[in-house]
Amino acid sequence: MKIAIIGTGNLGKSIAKGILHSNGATTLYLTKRDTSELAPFEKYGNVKLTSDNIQAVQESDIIIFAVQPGHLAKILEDIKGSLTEKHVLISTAAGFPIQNMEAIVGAHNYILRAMPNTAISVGKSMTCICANAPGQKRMDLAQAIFDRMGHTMAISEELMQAATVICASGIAFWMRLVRATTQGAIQLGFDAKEAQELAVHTCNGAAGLLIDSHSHPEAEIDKVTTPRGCTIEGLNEMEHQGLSSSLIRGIVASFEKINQIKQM
Ligand SMILES: NC(=O)C1=CN([C@@H]2O[C@H](COP(=O)(O)OP(=O)(O)OC[C@H]3O[C@@H](n4cnc5c(N)ncnc54)[C@H](OP(=O)(O)O)[C@@H]3O)[C@@H](O)[C@H]2O)C=CC1
Ligand SMILES: O=C(O)[C@@H]1CCC=N1
Repeated sequence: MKIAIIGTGNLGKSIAKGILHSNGATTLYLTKRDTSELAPFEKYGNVKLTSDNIQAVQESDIIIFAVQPGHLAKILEDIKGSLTEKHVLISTAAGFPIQNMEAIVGAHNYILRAMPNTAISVGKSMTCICANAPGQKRMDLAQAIFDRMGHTMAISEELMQAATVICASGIAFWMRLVRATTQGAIQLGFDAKEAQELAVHTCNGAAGLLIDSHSHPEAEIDKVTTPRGCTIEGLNEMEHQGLSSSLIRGIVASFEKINQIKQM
């Protein structure tokens, strides 16, 4: 599979690492106007670095656009003359609707949007995907690509903004929870390295319990809350201080912001 990543910045590099980690491409083109910071990828025999988006498109089948939304329209204008019926276009640009892409390159193209997160670099992304009408025929292909780098969910485009908040911004939200837990552990006596190790693996275990058993968080909470014990004491204090409420309010604030900045 010949894949091009147009715009290899934070997310593009994470996707590139994920693809290389999963042996998911025969040839991987990485584009950027200034390719100098992509030098670490030169060691891979199947990776080609270029600032020529048109060359990357012509020599690839799957084109993943990972540029800022404000750059996407111009890039689509530049490459549209090089598109053929083999090409599958997958945009990660937050808030850039499929109909805007169709208006530039034509609605007959296979056009999909994917919303991964930076955990794609370690094969653990939660990636939501939607497609235009022709692109539905390439949904299985897109899911197969992203399934190799984590978990995927096909959604309707109207939910892409919400998916961006929960999954892409969500990495930052979870990092802050892990950091806070680490700070608590340091206060209780662990050194910083130990504290982070405890926080990260407990977080991983909590997610693993839900993923493997498909149980509800409250069912798992019930198993560790001894009546009059320390867990319920801590949980109730967290809720008195607004833990759930602040998380929900933060998610809604993030969603309101993304709806203000979307390119519709
Ligand atoms: N960061 C995240 O976790 C997520 C981001 N997204 C979305 O992905 C997109 C990229 O985000 P992010 O990686 O953070 O952004 P970055 O700014 O880090 O990366 C974008 C890259 O595009 C390159 N670029 C700009 N213009 C061109 C061009 N004409 N041709 C080729 N490359 C170009 C830039 O490099 P140069 O200037 O050298 O060309 C830059 O490195 C955004 O649309 C964002 O909404 C989606 C999900 C998660
Ligand atoms: O913060 C942002 O606006 C972008 C979109 C999702 C992740 N980063």
